[in-house]
Amino acid sequence: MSALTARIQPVARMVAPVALKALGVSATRSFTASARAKNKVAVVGAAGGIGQPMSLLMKLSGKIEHLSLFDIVNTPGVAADLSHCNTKGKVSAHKGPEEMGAALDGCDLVVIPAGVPRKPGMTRDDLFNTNASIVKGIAEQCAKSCPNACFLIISNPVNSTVPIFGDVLKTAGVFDPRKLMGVTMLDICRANTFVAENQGMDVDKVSVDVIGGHAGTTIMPLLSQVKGAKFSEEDIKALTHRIQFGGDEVVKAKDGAGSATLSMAHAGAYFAERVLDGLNGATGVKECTFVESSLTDAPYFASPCTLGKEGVSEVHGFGTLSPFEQSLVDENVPALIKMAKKGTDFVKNN
Ligand SMILES: NC(=O)c1ccc[n+]([C@@H]2O[C@H](COP(=O)([O-])OP(=O)(O)OC[C@H]3O[C@@H](n4cnc5c(N)ncnc54)[C@H](O)[C@@H]3O)[C@@H](O)[C@H]2O)c1
Ligand SMILES: O=C(O)C[C@H](O)C(=O)O
Repeated sequence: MSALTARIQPVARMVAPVALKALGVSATRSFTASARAKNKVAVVGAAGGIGQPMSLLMKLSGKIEHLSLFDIVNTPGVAADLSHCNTKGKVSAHKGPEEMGAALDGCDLVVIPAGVPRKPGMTRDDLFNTNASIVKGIAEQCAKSCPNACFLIISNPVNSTVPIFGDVLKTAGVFDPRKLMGVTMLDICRANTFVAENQGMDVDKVSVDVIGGHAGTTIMPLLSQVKGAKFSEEDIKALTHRIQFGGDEVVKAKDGAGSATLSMAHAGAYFAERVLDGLNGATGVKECTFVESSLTDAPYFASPCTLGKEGVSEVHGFGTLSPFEQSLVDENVPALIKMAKKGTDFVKNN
């Protein structure tokens, strides 16, 4: 099975039973390891633009025994609505800071899309002032309620919020580098989509690794390593730029109504499922994610990682880079160091 088919199939499995049901056909689901295991997964920010559709995809998967929805608003309605979907797994609602502990208690996995999104003209770093304290507060509660869970951080700016989360866990003495991951999956989804369009390839057969971080030029697709593709110099420059600034395309098109939510829900639910597969003993689960790393001088860096029973079991290197890709890494590592320091300084000073 190609890497891309392996990536797509779980999502197809999420959607297929629903589509078949709509046609009145009863579907036999084929489950991976995570289907059989007991698990509790929390979504923090569950009532938001990403949180709602991502929770729906997770509920439709039938693979989560207990889906725990937390937000500061509206979770009872979201949970009541989702709980009517006739797929396996219970849904619980938790609203407001006083219910956050119960939402997180006993979780194996916590997925965090809490925080404000961009408007046109903003960078992700412009969200720092608001989202840094939101993420810090969530990390503090996670350290108390579910210190052994895997934490998937979606809230922007990821290049700073992941170091914030990590430093809160370190201060509490519960940091495990294998269990903290910044979600960069949407960059891979975009890269696969744009490369398939450019090359006239079947999108199911395209697999692009994207390394570095999740903001502008720190997003670095390794187009020189894409199997079966032939790019001109112009293609490489244009595609790299489009992948790096794909988020801006959505922010501009939404015209003040927020940033990517539906594609992020797809990317987040898919990545969460891959982490659950690893936790539940599946082998050969490999995805790019933003983790504590010694591959470069940046303390956190996204690269292909194997996902196993304790989270990230191996941080892989990124292979031989083209001169263009090497220049991107050289130029962007200082920016990643700076954004990580901004996060860790915030924890030190607040
Ligand atoms: N990593 C990525 O690739 C990626 C992609 C898209 C968006 N994002 C980021 O995800 C975040 C959420 O985006 P969105 O469009 O869903 O925003 P949104 O405003 O629609 O939803 C955010 C939700 O977070 C909730 N929230 C705020 N403070 C909270 C707290 N302390 N605890 C729990 N919930 C809290 C809000 O009530 C809201 O429901 C933004 O920071 C955005 O930039 C990241
Ligand atoms: O662009 C944004 O602000 C949201 C997200 O990081 C994205 O890449 O779509």
